[in-house]
Amino acid sequence: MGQLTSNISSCFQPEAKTITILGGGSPGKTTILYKLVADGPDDIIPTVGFNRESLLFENQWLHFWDIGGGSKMPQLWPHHVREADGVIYVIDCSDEEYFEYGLSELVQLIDRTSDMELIPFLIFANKQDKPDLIASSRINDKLLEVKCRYQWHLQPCSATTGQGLSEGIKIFNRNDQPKPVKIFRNLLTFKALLMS
Ligand SMILES: Nc1nc2c(ncn2[C@@H]2O[C@H](COP(=O)(O)OP(=O)(O)OP(=O)(O)O)[C@@H](O)[C@H]2O)c(=O)[nH]1
Ligand SMILES: [Mg+2]
Repeated sequence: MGQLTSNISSCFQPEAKTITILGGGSPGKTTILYKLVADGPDDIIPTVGFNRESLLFENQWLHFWDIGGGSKMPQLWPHHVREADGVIYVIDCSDEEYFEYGLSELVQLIDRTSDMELIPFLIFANKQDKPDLIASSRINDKLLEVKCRYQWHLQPCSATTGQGLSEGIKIFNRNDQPKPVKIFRNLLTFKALLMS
């Protein structure tokens, strides 16, 4: 009976979410990931391929896919967005050249995913611990200019200190209304459990 009760309650819990982490020009994706899941470490090297880590955050599992950089990778980003329940896009706000590069790749990503379902979209304006920062409001201005469809959330942060990281990923738990298809699937599972 205890097993049945726990199976039934698991049918109605929010499902784990898959979050893809993108951003060109080494803006700090992996540093953010490991600050979130392990409070470090410091010896992070450029990512070849991807890193996959999970975090139980406010009672919900978030499965992160950190996609390594490289000039060819942005073409593959739409594929990763299609597979995800949410996106983290990281921009380096400490360097004008990297900032512009990251922003232009973001605009292209928005364009390339114009036919896709809208999912929560978090933008981390990273490296806020460094001097001579670029105003992150320039990201908002650009997204308004290109009429971005996503309801993005812009969060200044520092992967080094951890400032802003938890505040940012809260958006993946917010308004967590199950989609109709998920409710239907849960009801089918519930019925199967009752009949077993
Ligand atoms: N000062 C400072 N440095 C940072 C911050 N985040 C990342 N870095 C540094 O930026 C460099 C690149 O960080 P990574 O996490 O490897 O960047 P990435 O986006 O994963 O890069 P790829 O794997 O090459 O795509 C490293 O030297 C980090 O230590 C930050 O918030 N502040
Ligand atoms: Mg990396």
